[in-house]
Parts: sequence; C-alpha cells; structure tokens
Amino acid sequence: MASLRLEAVTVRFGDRTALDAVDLDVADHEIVCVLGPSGSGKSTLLRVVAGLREPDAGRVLLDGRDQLGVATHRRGVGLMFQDHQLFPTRDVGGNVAFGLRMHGTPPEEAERRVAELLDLVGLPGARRRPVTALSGGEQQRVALARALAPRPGLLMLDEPLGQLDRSLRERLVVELRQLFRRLGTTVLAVTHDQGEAFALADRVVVMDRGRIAQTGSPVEVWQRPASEFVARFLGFTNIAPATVRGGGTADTPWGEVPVPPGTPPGPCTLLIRPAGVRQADAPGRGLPCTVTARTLRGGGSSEISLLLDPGSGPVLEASCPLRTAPEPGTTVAVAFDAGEVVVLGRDTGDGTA
Ligand SMILES: Nc1ncnc2c1ncn2[C@@H]1O[C@H](COP(=O)(O)OP(=O)(O)OP(=O)(O)O)[C@@H](O)[C@H]1O
Repeated sequence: MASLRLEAVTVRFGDRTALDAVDLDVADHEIVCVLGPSGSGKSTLLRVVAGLREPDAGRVLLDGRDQLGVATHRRGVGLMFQDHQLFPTRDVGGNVAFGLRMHGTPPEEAERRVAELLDLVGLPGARRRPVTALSGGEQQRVALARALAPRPGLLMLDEPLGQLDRSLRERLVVELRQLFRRLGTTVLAVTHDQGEAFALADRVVVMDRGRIAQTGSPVEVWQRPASEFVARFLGFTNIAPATVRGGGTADTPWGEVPVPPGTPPGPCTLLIRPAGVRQADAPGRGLPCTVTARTLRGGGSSEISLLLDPGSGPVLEASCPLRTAPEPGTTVAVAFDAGEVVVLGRDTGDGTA
C-alpha cells in the first residue's frame, strides 16, 4: 500500500482556480473522504493524483516520490468512477481482468485473481454473467473488483455509490469500509454525500472553492464544524451572529444563549446544534416558539426534527425523541444547552478557521 502527499497543489482552468494551494496527507492504510459541494474541486483533486491532469503548481508525492511526469498507469493507483464505466460487451470476468491484462498478468494467474476478487466483493461464480444483466449494486461490486485487481497502492473512488438508492448505499458503504480495513487499502474517496463520507472515512476533508475548509475525524467535524460554511454544508441551520458576554452567555437573535466555558468575549457566529434546542424545564421560562413542522428523521431513527418559530429571530431546528415531540401548532418554551453550542470560526478557507 502507499501514502499520498499533496504539497500546495494548484490547478487552474483559464482564470478559474479549481485547486488553490492544497496540502493533504493520506497515510498508509488510511481511508480519507473528500467532501464538498459541486464545483469545490473534488474530482480535480482525484484527477491530479491519478495523473490525468498535471498541477499548475505544487507537487504530488506517492510514497515520497514526486509524480511529475509519471504516467497514470505507472502510478500504481486504482480508480473507480461513479458511473462504474464497465465494458458492456465483456462479461463480469472480462471486466475484472481488464487491468490485469494491461499489466501483462499471465492468463492462469488472472483467472485465479478474478475468482478471488469476485469472492471478496460477494459475487462468487458471477464470472460469466453479462454486466448488462446485473443490478446497480452488483455492477458497483464488479467495478470495485476491477479497481482492486491490480493491487493498487492507492485506491481512489469518485462518488462510488452515487447512482445507487439510499438503503443499498448505506449497506454497501459499511461493507466497503470493512473490506478496505481487512485489505489495509489506502483510500482517497470523494463524495458530496456526508452520510457516505462519515460512514466510510477515518478522516474527512471538507472542500470549499478549491481550498480545504476543515479536516478531521467524522466525529470531530460533526461536533465542531470549523466555520459557517462547513456547518451549513453539513445541514446545520441554527446559525446566527452573536456577541459573547462574560459569565458564559451570548446575546443572539433568540435571546441569551449559554456558551461553553472559556468562550472568549466579543462578536462571533454561533451554531446551536438541534439537540441543544429543548423544552424549558421551568414553567414560564424560556423562549416561546410555535411548532411549525414535525418530521420523522427516518433511516431507522425515532428522532423527530422540529421547526420552531420564535416570532422574532430565525426559525430554530430542534431534535427530540418521538414520544416527547409536541404537535404542530402548539407553543413551547425553548431553552438551550451550552454543550451543543459551537462558536464558529470565520471562513478563512485554509482549514484553520
Ligand atoms: N476541464 C475543465 N475545464 C474548465 N473548468 C473545469 C474543468 N474541470 C473542472 N473545472 C472547474 O473547476 C472547478 C472544480 O471542478 P470539479 O469537477 O473538480 O468539482 P467537483 O467538486 O468534483 O464537482 P462535482 O461534485 O460537481 O463533480 C469547477 O468550477 C469546474 O467548473
């Protein structure tokens, strides 16, 4: 397996900067997922590592070796794209063996490897099936087997599960993680789906307009989004300008909100995670809000998402268990938990927000 390092990699298309001095390390055996909205530079990042595009500035190193001028097929990287790009005229075995033939693997050895890989991806005995007769999930497995066949040092996945329906995606992403763990594969994946990234990755990298906005473990990024951009991208909406006072509170459009101990005083942008918006314990206290919507989160969770209109100030999102969820149209008094309040940094775009 291999390690990857990007040093100040810049890629421009005319006057558009797709990657802006990006630094990134992927350790041997690590699974890193690059997450970001459309146009943030995710695919360009993969293309530059694969050698499909040379950087305009900066360096790409694989196992410490500068890849400048090294052709794609000599980099030892495997690529799997979102539309699978299987060859429709070849059967499953022919597709999986493709990379092996390109590498001059003798036919008997290739046969053995194909059988081994089809076992690995859960398609034993599918060698002679036409790929056009496979389901989306099966095609995805064939594409994965094909990418793994030449034992790439680094496996790169571009929206690998993009075409599949949600429940299949959720199942396959767990299988993929287990498989990569077992094989010790170094993986660089890109996706715009945070659920997929969080389920797959040891570390996520959030991109914003060609720069890294934040990097950290899925839990770190989820619990402590570094900036308003990252927080909004993750789907948080309870974000507002605030002024932190001494004594552990901040003035916000929702009134006084407790902040974590040690928060420096002054103006800032505050995020209140939905779990930190709850019904006040004491009668007559708290911010009166009207429940305007109540949605079951789905995905096997019994958590309810509530939209609360405080009359003045932005609508608040709260989450609570189904059994305690108030009905739409009712008025509730809302209190906030300091443990779910995050002071966001400014969007510096250099990951240090
Ligand atoms: N071949 C190209 N010619 C001109 N501009 C390009 C080219 N490829 C990418 N870009 C631009 O570079 C930026 C980054 O594109 P990129 O495809 O890397 O983003 P992305 O995050 O992968 O987006 P998506 O999720 O939509 O695939 C975009 O502004 C895009 O328009």
